[in-house]
Amino acid sequence: MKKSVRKAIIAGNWKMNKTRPEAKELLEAIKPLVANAEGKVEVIACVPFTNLETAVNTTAGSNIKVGAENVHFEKSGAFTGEISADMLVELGVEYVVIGHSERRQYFGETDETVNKRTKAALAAGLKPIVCVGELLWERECNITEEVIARQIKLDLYDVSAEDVKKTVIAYEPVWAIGTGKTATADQAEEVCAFIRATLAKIYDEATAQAVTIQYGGSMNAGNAAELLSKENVDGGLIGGASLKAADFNTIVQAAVNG
Ligand SMILES: O=C[C@H](O)COP(=O)(O)O
Repeated sequence: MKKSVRKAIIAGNWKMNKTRPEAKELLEAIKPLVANAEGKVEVIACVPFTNLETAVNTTAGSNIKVGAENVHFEKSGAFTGEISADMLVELGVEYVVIGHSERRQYFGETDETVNKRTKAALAAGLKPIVCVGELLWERECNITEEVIARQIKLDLYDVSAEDVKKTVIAYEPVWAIGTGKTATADQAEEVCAFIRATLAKIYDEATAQAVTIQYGGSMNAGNAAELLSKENVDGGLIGGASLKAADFNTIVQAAVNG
């Protein structure tokens, strides 16, 4: 049993998957399975923009919270194709994934825009899930800690201690995302502990201890329990395995029992 007092957070990141009827069906299947996690583990479904309203309605009255997969940093204006934080709040969305490596890799997301989106989300009352992680060659060059420290410092620039406690950090080694190559539990723990130490340097130890740090990258029903048993791994951001109710529930139950 872990000593940590932080409540685990298990979030599915559906990415660009599921139509509205499919989203409803998946959430209806997940709801009864994870009901026992209430009060023990925060369960979140981060879904495409088109599914947000369906997700909010389908999960109403349950212990599943809804998150978006991105948010723009301006309040409104000529930003074709973008969605503001106020628009998400108005729908009943509570969380938002920011700076996922797929946004960084395919859509030009930078630490500067991650920082702006994070601050805009917090200002609107959303809880950001800020993603950081090293590329394979950065790990091979032994600069993982430098990469992660830089991302944490830049992504959280000018975010207050009070606000960072509402922020979830997701450590997602890019080489482990969707590849089936999971970081070992020791590798995940090492970097999550490093993130907490970095937060302690920027803020203070008590603040760092209050921040939830997730692991993401091929977390699945078979490896979740070991990953989640680590002291500084407070939850998971799950891609592929979050699209199957039984697998997602196995991960949630691993957190409940951790
Ligand atoms: O946001 C989730 C991560 O990108 C992990 O995705 P994955 O579980 O499919 O590897």
